Amino acid sequence: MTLIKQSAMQLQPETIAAVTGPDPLEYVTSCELPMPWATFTLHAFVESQSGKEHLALTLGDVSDGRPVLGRIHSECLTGDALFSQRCDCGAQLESALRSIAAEGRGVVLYMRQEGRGIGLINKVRAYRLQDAGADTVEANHELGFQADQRSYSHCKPMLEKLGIVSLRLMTNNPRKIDAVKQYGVAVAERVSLIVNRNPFNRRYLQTKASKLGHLIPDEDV
Ligand SMILES: Nc1nc2c(ncn2[C@@H]2O[C@H](COP(=O)(O)OP(=O)(O)OP(=O)(O)O)[C@@H](O)[C@H]2O)c(=O)[nH]1
Ligand SMILES: [Zn+2]
Repeated sequence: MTLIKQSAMQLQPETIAAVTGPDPLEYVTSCELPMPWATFTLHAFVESQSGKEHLALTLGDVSDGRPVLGRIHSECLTGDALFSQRCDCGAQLESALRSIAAEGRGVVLYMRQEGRGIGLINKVRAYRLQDAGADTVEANHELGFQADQRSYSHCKPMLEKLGIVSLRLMTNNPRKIDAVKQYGVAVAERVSLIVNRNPFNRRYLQTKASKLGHLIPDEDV
């Protein structure tokens, strides 16, 4: 395994008010983050009013104007940190980081919108309803939420702060591409990110494809 080590990107703390509207986003600081595949730079952002914290991981020179291999990842504590097999999030995150390390250049925005925006506790409630037979969309509706409550309004200012002009976005979700484009993020290309089909997430992947429009070929669910 080649461990890529690059010097951390140096950026100044800044409140990025103009582009984010009522809840300005602050760029706080950065540090090196050695990971199994490369040493990334970890950038810390915070929403001024809500206090919600978001992260970005960069590798290499992402501010040279060329499209950057990138992932806009929504927090999934159960999948990203606890190895849950109910979804594909943890495997997608790892795969994205590996691909970026292989290219020596890229970005992950780690957005703290757990449970497609309903929060961790409500996601556990939704999982319980799924244990009783609901699918992921029905469970959200039963709890009084929309199927997907995420907002991508902070992505553009985060990318701008990092000097990133456009993305080669790793995702299977066309609605995510439309949503980030609405906020001015340029997506030069979609890069498919299909990983970790298993008996526990089969129905989740099927529902994502049939009800949420994800581009997952039949043979992968
Ligand atoms: N409410 C709810 N959220 C879930 C469930 N399973 C995963 N999530 C959350 O869904 C988010 C990930 O969304 P996905 O729809 O899996 O994928 P995506 O980010 O839209 O699309 P990709 O870019 O292709 O990964 C994370 O915030 C997870 O915590 C579930 O059953 N219910
Ligand atoms: Zn997940």
